[in-house]
Amino acid sequence: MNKIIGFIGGGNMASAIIGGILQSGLAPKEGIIASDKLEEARRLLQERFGVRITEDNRKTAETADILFLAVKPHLFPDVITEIKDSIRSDTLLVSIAAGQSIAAIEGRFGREIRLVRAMPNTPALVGAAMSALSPNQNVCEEELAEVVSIFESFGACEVISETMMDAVVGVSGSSPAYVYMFIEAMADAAVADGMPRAQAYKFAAQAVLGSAKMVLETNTHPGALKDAVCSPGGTTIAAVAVLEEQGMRSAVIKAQRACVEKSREMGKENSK
Ligand SMILES: NC(=O)C1=CN([C@@H]2O[C@H](COP(=O)(O)OP(=O)(O)OC[C@H]3O[C@@H](n4cnc5c(N)ncnc54)[C@H](OP(=O)(O)O)[C@@H]3O)[C@@H](O)[C@H]2O)C=CC1
Ligand SMILES: O=C(O)[C@@H]1CCC=N1
Repeated sequence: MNKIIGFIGGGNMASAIIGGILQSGLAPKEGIIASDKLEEARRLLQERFGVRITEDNRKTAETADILFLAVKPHLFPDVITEIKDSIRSDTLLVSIAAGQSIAAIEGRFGREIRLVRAMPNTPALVGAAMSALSPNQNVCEEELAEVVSIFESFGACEVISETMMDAVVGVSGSSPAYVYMFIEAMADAAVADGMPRAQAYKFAAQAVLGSAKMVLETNTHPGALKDAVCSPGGTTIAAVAVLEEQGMRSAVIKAQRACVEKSREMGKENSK
């Protein structure tokens, strides 16, 4: 891609996307510019990826053909006020913020903008993100295809209705955190049984990776895959019985619905 990709905010999610783009070879490091108010964040981006960095959000906004808005949602009003006169009419904006609707962002710019609302996740860093995209009415098919190609450079990506965005935050934007907790818990149990910690993380994480690949690649229902692990009278069904008794499924469903509810609340708050 020979367009300049800019990032306003160079924290966890922007770093994961930048790392993913560079690793895929979609854009060279000279084709990426990022601004962050935090000196430490700029230093990390420079050291890890060698991309162009600046403290000046306006410079990033002026330079970028495709501009990612990657600051925390509550900073959108200030940041948009700062950059709105620096973008060009053909700058393609990509917001990755939770709870910032297309209408709220358009309202803050106060004029016609080309905008894609996106929800990626941090596995972008290793080329394994799941991202969702919703364009506004000013984004043409060619521009959307360009944004899809960026997100596909670091994982899977689907274009969805914006009404599904809160559900996406719960099921893929935030869910890596729940999965890491599951991996930590399995590793802790293995450590309790005497396994060295580093080895325990490897075994637990590889089991999660392999199980996810089975769901994605065999087209078999997760329940059937679970049943295939449970030998009659065996070890697995003993564990499954405890997970059911402890309410694992309902804990996950409740947690994810709290996440979605928070995303909706943030959306209401940000539309004021
Ligand atoms: N983390 C994730 O897994 C995901 C995050 N997102 C979205 O990505 C966005 C960023 O989240 P995340 O990367 O986790 O947050 P981070 O806090 O890691 O990154 C945001 C960065 O922006 C900096 N910053 C603060 N104010 C400004 C400013 N005025 N101009 C430029 N930079 C500024 C922050 O500095 P300081 O720390 O000093 O405030 C920080 O370094 C959020 O909107 C979030 O909803 C979406 C999907 C997944
Ligand atoms: O926790 C958050 O608000 C962000 C949005 C999705 C993942 N992290």
